[in-house]
Amino acid sequence: MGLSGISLLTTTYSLILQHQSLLLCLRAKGFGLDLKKDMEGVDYLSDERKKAQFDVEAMKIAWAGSLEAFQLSDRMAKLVANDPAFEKFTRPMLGRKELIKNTLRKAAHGWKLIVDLRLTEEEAKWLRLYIDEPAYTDLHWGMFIPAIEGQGTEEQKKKWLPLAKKMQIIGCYAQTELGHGSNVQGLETTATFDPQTDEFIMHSPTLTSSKWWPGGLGKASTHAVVYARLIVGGEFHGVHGFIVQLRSLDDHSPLPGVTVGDIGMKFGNGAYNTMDNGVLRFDHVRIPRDQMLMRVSQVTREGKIMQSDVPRQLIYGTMVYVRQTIVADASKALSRAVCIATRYSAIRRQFGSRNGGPETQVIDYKTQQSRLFPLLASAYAFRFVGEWLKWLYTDVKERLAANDFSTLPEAHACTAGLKSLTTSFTADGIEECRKLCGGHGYLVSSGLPELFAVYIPACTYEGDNVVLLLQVARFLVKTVSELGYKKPVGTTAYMGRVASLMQNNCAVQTAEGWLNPGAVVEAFESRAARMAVRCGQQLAKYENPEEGFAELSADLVEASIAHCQLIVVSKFIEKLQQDIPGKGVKQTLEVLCYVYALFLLHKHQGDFLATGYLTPKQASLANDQLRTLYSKVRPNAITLVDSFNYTDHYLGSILGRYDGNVYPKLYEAAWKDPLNDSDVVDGFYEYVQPILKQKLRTAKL
Ligand SMILES: CCCCCCCC/C=C\CCCCCCCCCC(=O)SCCNC(=O)CCNC(=O)[C@H](O)C(C)(C)COP(=O)(O)OP(=O)(O)OC[C@H]1O[C@@H](n2cnc3c(N)ncnc32)[C@H](O)[C@@H]1OP(=O)(O)O
Ligand SMILES: Cc1cc2nc3c(=O)[nH]c(=O)nc-3n(C[C@H](O)[C@H](O)[C@H](O)COP(=O)(O)OP(=O)(O)OC[C@H]3O[C@@H](n4cnc5c(N)ncnc54)[C@H](O)[C@@H]3O)c2cc1C
Repeated sequence: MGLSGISLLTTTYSLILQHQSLLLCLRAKGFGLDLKKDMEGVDYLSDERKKAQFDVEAMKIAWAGSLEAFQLSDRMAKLVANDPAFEKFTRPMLGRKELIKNTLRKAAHGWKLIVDLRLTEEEAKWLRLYIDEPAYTDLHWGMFIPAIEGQGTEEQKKKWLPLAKKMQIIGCYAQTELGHGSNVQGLETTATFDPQTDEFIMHSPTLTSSKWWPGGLGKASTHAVVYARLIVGGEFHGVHGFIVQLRSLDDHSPLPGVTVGDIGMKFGNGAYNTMDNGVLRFDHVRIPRDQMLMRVSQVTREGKIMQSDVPRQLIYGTMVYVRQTIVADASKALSRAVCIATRYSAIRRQFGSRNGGPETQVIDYKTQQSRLFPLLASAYAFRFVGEWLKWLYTDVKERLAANDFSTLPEAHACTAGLKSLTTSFTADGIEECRKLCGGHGYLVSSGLPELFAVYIPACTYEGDNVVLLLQVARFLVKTVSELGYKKPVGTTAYMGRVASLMQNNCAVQTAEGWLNPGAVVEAFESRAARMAVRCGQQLAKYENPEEGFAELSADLVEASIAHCQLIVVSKFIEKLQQDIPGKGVKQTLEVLCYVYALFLLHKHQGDFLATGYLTPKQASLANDQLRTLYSKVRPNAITLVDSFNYTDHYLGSILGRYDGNVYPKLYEAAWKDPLNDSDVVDGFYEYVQPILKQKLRTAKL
């Protein structure tokens, strides 16, 4: 290395020393330099932590939901973090086969822990979360078992659930096909009843009927809940779920008539490629009649279709359950990205140095705050709306068990809408966190590229986000059209006050006036009601409602977003009306709640202005208040992300390390890259040296 290289390095290191004054001796491998090494065990963020204006331990409990939930999650996080079998830093460098084998190994080790330590289902769920590697087990526990629980008869549950829960069979959820995903009624796989043998014949009549995408199907599953067109007596009777064995329980080979495999590599390194999303075709595969999930409809021995008093929509019930869990996961993924970006923003310094003093921490730039703090506030908002949605789902489940189906449409609209809202925002938020970390955010060791790659399909799976918002729109349009004779309840109760929401305008006169939950909720209610009513009025102009719906669908999607944002804002405010113990905890959450609401109001001010609820002056006052709120978040930023209680293992990020010891660890990690195993790159003699040594014939070059 030449002198200029060495002086560049020395300058870099003097900068590091300037930023983190406790570096003592770093060995620069490959450069023959003996540089100073950092002091392990030093907390570079301790000054930040001293600024906290609230009780961090109490905030951890508020985030977890209860002391018991906190302790359980903390125990599982540490169990995983302290077990070398769950190492994950090499994951992005593994080839596909190694990657899948590694995932199978981790899943087996996880299962061994679950059995040996006799973990409860709740503990096992957290254990899988902290193992932090998408695997067939997600679909087995997250969809296969819930599908049987929700759509199976008591007899079917008795037969299949013990096998599945002991993992004596492995299942997946095979709904989507090559040709159809969103349009479930358009699925082509057939299940034809044969009264001679009392069996269903599962068949894939076309290429496009091949099942395509189911997670765990490609290589792991022995069974699947397969969604297919029920054909009895030559007639189509809707799409239903069937339990089908795919592979031998002895040697795992596909059963006769079953063609099954993996669909190939997906976006990103490591990331979702640990999952064996699969393709499946049936060639007249026979299954016993009692393997059709029969809670909704039954096929008798004689080939008669019997409808129970359960609505047909219950066939979609597993999706309601999973969408609810996806909302909870959104807060986890967003909080994780925000934790990384916040800690790094406090470590990173750029510009502003005077007289050789330290430069400005980038977290102190107002632009950084205006991008980062709304994401932090959203992580908390999604956490609380997720908690509420879990309650709503549990309530619906209990009602369904008692044959009360009245709240199913609202549960469907809420889970579909909030799944869409939270996953779209989180996917964008993770990418924003990468940008907030500047160049280093693009390194795999920042943890952000893999998190992004794993997360973005959440905008598509379990229902494309636009398709789901259109479902919310149908629910809203129906609610508006029934206003004259039916009192709206639940999350649409505000529509009952539609006359005043259409007439009254915002009364806020000062920036402080926005620090009022009533004013905030009314603003969001008025915007949502006015947008829904406007869509209803527009739709009424069309003779054919379906044609009108299609024509206005972009506006309908915006009205749905307004309705869903209202739900998140009001559930955050409702949460703050509860008792939240701990010094300063409630006050700090109040600040975040206002940040969330006023950030949305600022971002969507076009809606609030166009519907005539706000004046430009009032919108501008909201923005003034937002700036003040950012200053209130600033001293608490690091401890607010500490309150997520994430281990360094789970975060998987050098930039987000708890101790903030970023630069030495980034430097160290670079040297662990296999490319740095040798000084001279493999291929040099074949491909580089000949160029260097070439004798040029054209003098001009
Ligand atoms: C750094 C590394 C980090 C690692 C991190 C690791 C952590 C782990 C990470 C990830 C693991 C996560 C695991 C997640 C796994 C992914 C799982 C994905 C699984 C899937 O995708 S399964 C397939 C899902 N498919 C869909 O969602 C299809 C979407 N389509 C539909 O839902 C419907 O078909 C439709 C609603 C769009 C259909 O519309 P339409 O044709 O109009 O519908 P109809 O059939 O006619 O029925 C309309 C009628 O039914 C009502 N309704 C519709 N859906 C439901 C429902 N779900 N529940 C109740 N009711 C419903 C609808 O309102 C209509 O009612 P009405 O007639 O108006 O009264
Ligand atoms: C990582 C991953 C895992 C998955 N896991 C599973 C699994 O385990 N089991 C399973 O069965 N499936 C699974 N899926 C499939 C998934 O559920 C579907 O991909 C999803 O439901 C979207 O359907 P689609 O692919 O048909 O999209 P399409 O419907 O083809 O969407 C394409 C575009 O068309 C638009 N569009 C479609 N319909 C309308 C409409 N009516 N109005 C306006 N716009 C519309 C969409 O907004 C989108 O922009 C998985 C998918 C992924 C990516």
